[in-house]
Amino acid sequence: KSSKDAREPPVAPSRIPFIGHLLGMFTYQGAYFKSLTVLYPSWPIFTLEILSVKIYVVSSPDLAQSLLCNTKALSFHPFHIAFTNRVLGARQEIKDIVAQNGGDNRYNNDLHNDMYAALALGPDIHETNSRVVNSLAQFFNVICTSEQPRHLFAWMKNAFTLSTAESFYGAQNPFADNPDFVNSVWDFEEGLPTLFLGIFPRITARKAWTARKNIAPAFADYYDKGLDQHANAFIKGRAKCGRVEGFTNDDLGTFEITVLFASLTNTVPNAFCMLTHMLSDPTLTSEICEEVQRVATRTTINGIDHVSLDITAFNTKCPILISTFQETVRTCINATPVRVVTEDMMLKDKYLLKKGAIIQVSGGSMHESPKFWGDDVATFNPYRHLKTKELTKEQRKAQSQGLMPFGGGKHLCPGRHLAFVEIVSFVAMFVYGFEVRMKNGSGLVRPPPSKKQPLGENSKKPKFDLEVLIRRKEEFRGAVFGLVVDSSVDAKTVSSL
Ligand code: HEM
Repeated sequence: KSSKDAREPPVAPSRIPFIGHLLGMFTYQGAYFKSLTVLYPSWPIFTLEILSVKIYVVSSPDLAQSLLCNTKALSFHPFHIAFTNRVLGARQEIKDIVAQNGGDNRYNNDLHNDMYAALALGPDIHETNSRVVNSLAQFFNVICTSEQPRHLFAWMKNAFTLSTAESFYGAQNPFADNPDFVNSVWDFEEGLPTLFLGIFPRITARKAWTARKNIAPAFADYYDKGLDQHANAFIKGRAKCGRVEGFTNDDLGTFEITVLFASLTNTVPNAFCMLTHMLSDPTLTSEICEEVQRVATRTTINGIDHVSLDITAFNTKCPILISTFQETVRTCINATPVRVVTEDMMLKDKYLLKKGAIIQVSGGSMHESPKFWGDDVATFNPYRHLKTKELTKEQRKAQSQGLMPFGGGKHLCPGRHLAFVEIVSFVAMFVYGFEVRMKNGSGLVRPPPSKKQPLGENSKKPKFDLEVLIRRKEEFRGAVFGLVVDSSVDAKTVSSL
């Protein structure tokens, strides 16, 4: 019998009592909450009853923001603690530190503050951005004017993983010595839900378990050698917070896989989605190429031709590029931020939310709702977010609230600035300097359909990889590509393209 108070959000019925929604979640995974919001369009929030657990699914941006900003009655800590306990393989003393006081403790709070400061707009992120994009440029610089075959998604995973590792940890990082670790990050992500279940993980989540087992000691060794002196502020801050609590280098190594996992498993699928959509449309490709030309400079230094893109000018000079990025995160991201209700609360004086229930915000329902985006919501429209587009004030407001790729409130993704810079720089450099076609036949690149999105993953991944041929444009033969992060450097360049 339902223990529901009449003031709680309405209950979404299920054909099989008690476990129907659980089966739905297992079957449809990441798409399940969104599919329910389509069935009940007039409910901005509703309840799923699964045995003794209640889940409140939220599809209204207004209610979602209000909930995600409420740190008094809602908490993310239980998930953070469960993650540390079940997924990372940390020793008991470390689990206890993370779980102390229900998660509201010095370690978690310092880590949170330090991480947000290091990744916020300012000098620290500026340095990280500069390191990562120039490392990404090296993957372009080895491409010559004759066609080279690549599996596009795999190539991008490799480029982004190694560049991020170098930018975060310095040139002497464990990934530089063990290129196999690139796959480990993705194996870890794939096996994460099974690791989370904790049932004989060594067997049931073999690849993820092995990935974790291999990466942790390599990072312990990195800390033993003091190589973290070359790390960025984000990594240094994390290590400092751990050491204050007595973490050893082995303990620090245990946590490191989460850094790369958090920073890559969304960035790469979004970069791939943006790039393939752009390449599938020759008009769009040439429009963006023209925009990128406005931020490009070409100089000769010691007889070497340098082409650099000023990424700080993307926002002002490349409106279609930026709009395409926004359309990418709208269509590629179906995030479901999750919280636990820690005390009974009234939401907007209307809905009673009971202690112990789980909140599940359905980002996908907002991103895919015709209410916010119009009848062409299912189409990838790169011009949709142009500021010049005629929209009423209400439509503009609804769209800005309905775009929630990075969550919200206290846990709003701290890596969103970095993700933007990485994705847009990569795509801009690609379409500006290089040409690509499918390996079989001369057809245009077509974005592959998405594979089923596992529950808990934020970004949709391609169902299959694309075999392509990439070559450098003839006009850039022999040139070295780079990215300028600070526009003042631009003043030193000699000639404009
Ligand atoms: C397109 C790329 C990305 C997407 C779509 C994305 C999405 C998200 C989302 C939805 C959340 C949860 C927010 C919430 O619960 O309210 C999150 C949290 C987080 N993200 Fe990202 N993210 C991206 C890139 C990055 C990058 C590059 C980093 C690099 C450091 C990063 C680090 C984190 C961390 C550490 C958290 C947890 C924050 C906390 O616990 O308070 N993310 N991200």
